[in-house]
Amino acid sequence: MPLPSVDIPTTPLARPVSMASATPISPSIPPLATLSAIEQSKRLAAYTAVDKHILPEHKVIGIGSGSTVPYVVERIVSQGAELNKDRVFIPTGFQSKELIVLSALNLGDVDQYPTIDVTIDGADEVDHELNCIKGGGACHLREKVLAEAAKTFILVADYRKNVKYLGTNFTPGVPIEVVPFAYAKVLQNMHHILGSPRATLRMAVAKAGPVVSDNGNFIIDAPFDNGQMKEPLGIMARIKMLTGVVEVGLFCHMAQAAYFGNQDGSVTVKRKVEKGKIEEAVIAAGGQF
Ligand SMILES: O=C(CO)[C@H](O)[C@H](O)COP(=O)(O)O
Repeated sequence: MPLPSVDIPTTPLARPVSMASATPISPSIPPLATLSAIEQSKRLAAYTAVDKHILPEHKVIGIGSGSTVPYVVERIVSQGAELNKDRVFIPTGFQSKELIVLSALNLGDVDQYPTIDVTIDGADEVDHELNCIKGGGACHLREKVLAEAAKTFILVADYRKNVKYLGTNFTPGVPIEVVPFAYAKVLQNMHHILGSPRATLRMAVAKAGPVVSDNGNFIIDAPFDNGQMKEPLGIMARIKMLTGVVEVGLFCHMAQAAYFGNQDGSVTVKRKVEKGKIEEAVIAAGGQF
């Protein structure tokens, strides 16, 4: 089915205001003309994915985490209050919950809505089979629950995330959420059993001590060599078997499509077609698929 062309406005979209504080949505989103090339690529990917996948009949929508997702929400808001008033939006963590609330969209949770029509999320890297690394923002437990709950799971990212094999540009490694008291044991397992000798506990930047996830857990980042990353499903399964691991930031065979904004204004689309085959195509700048 042809993808629609994407009309990227050159002036800021009308911004909805918070019900509580009249704070503009994502005050960090400037007009397109002032966005860096990377930010323009993220916005292009997000807008294209929303136009293609968030349709009037979709009423329960999962909203992922990261710096690309505010553009997803911005585009959904631009579909209008009439459409959005009957929808409920499910967040993957604190950041997306704030985005939903500040955009005056209806907030729900996955325990109320265990079946989601469409979830759109960012990714740290996506390979040629639509496997991805997630968890750069330490949200991958909830992100995976919302990906699994969704009838359709869609990824959005800039061109740097589009790779053949995971670990090409994203080098910190596979994010692993662990219960705090088990972190030293899991680190030891990663070093000596799982083949990731450089695995480390993720430390906070503006706080002493480790990063603590929205679920109160720690994060281990485990780099693997290129050969190992050719089989992400196997790595994911082996890590997940370790006692103390809550979730692994490898999402294997979960996404139906990934949209990558390119520097020249085109969008690369990888999508699952029949029998799990992945097809890659490019939507020309301002053009048709
Ligand atoms: O997995 C994630 C958070 O846990 C993010 O989706 C991922 O880190 C991508 O973020 P960005 O859009 O900022 O590149």
